[in-house]
Amino acid sequence: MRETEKNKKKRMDTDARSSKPVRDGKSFGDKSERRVLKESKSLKASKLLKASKELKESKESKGSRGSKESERYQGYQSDKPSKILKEIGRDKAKDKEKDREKNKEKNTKKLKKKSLCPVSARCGGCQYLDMPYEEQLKLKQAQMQKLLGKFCGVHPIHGMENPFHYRNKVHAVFGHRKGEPVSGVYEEGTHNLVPVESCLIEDQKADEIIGTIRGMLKSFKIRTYDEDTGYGLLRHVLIRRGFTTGEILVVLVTASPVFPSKNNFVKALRQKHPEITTIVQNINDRGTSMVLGDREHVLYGKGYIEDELCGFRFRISPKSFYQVNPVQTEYLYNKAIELAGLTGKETVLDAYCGIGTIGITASAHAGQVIGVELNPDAVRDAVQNAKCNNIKNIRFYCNDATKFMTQMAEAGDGVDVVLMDPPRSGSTEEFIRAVASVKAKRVVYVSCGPDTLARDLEVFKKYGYQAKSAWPVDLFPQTYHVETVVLLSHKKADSYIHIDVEFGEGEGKIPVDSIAKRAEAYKPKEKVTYKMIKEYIEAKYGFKVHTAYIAEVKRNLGLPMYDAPNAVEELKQPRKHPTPEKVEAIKDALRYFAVI
Ligand SMILES: C[S@@+](CC[C@H](N)C(=O)[O-])C[C@H]1O[C@@H](n2cnc3c(N)ncnc32)[C@H](O)[C@@H]1O
Repeated sequence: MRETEKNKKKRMDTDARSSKPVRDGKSFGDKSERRVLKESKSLKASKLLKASKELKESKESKGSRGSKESERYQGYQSDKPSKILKEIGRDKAKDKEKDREKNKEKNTKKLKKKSLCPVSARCGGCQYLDMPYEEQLKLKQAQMQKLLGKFCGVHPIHGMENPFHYRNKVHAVFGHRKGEPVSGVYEEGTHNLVPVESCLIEDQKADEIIGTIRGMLKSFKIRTYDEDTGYGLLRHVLIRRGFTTGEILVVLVTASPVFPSKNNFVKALRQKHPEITTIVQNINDRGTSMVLGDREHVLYGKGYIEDELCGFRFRISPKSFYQVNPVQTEYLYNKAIELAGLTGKETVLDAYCGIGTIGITASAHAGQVIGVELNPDAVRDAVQNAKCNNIKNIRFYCNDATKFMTQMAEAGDGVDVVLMDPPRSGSTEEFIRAVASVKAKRVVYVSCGPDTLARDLEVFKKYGYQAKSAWPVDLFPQTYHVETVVLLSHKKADSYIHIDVEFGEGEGKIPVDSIAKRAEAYKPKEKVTYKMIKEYIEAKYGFKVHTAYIAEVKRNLGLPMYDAPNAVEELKQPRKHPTPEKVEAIKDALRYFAVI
């Protein structure tokens, strides 16, 4: 009967167990063979058979209880493995490697499963993406409490109903990989391009258009720009969508103004996406990390989009700032205007005004509004926005906010309320000092940088402004960023005494005719100087009196004396005293000036 592989193995097991070299009183063969057998489970049967045979032979020929050979055998195991053992070792290592790979795969799968976005870790833009939204809000609330709680009460953060796909502005970097065009974002802190097909916080239509552009590049022979070599044309694509109007702006950022077959490209893109309302070519030939360059050509449409916010219509050019989350922005602006407490009479300054969104929204509640903004494109938009919304009580200035405010303070101009919305880097101490100089009663500070906000609140405190309340708004769900609006007002007197006074005749009333007399009595007295006394005496008596004589008379009369800055401890000559005539003249002068 043919011996089966199973039987062979069984027999071999028994064989191996029958010869047990003993080391240190322990059954040596037991352990090592079991280990070999355990390891062999994964080996093919033939290899296993060969291995066990050789092991058995080696033990049978050399092994005896406590012999040197057994020690040598032991040595074989650790230092000099036989060919077969080497093989076993290799297989074992391979198995281990396989296990490791499997575990790695499992873990990666687990990680991938955990994150809602496949590129979340490399992109780094959505730090809180895999946290339930309620948790995100709690965390942000706690952060704001920690930062701003020492200045004022912090209201509960205003979250979003649907915290996904809220971004109306999408920016994609273009590059290539293995000859294929790719688009996405730079890996956090690097210039390594992470391909992105779609993003959970970006507008989906914008992502779709970016995908279409990427797909068109090859057929139009448009090469993406290579940062290292400087070759290629397309660097970035920027898309802006008016969520209310539906208008879409596509900005193609190119490294050179020469854009071959641009008309056909634009035509083809519009055919695929008739919803695009305008296309602009922006030329950025600089080696900086700035996305947009200075030059622009409108390839199709009006070159900007319009959107509606808080009941007003706003035009937005490619380089102008516009809040990325319009749903939350409406709440933010309405809160800012509510906190400003406008009655319709105030002069309001909208500092860092962008395209004039906050100022225009406030204009209906104010006497007049002055907007100041550094970016000329945004100021142009702001002026047009005021015209298009038929706002007559607003003016815009293109200037640095600090310079403008300082000039206002120097000119003695007054402002009742300051609305300020600086970039993430915050404002300046000079600006805040000037706010105090123009005697602004209230300041409404809108900020997307909580740290710089806290820093500026400290400076405001120094200039007499007290933070009254803080209102965090979640403008950037899935990320760690928070927008906040804070109301500050100029400190008033610490306390007041309320006194009711009744004038007229009768008990407890103050007679009207005595008021003038009393007022005279309360009038602060003119300061009587030694010079005045001397001049009086010289004019009336015809002689001069020394300052020391006047001081002596005053001292003798018990009148208050002040430190004499030129007094010396030791006099060079013995002190002289005034004659009785001079003493009388001095007393007369003191009476005349109502000192006595
Ligand atoms: C956060 S945005 C706010 C814009 C506007 N308030 C809004 O809500 O749309 C900050 C604005 O400040 C402008 N800016 C930056 N530095 C400035 C400065 N030194 N002086 C004036 N404006 C500045 C930027 O161009 C940008 O438009």
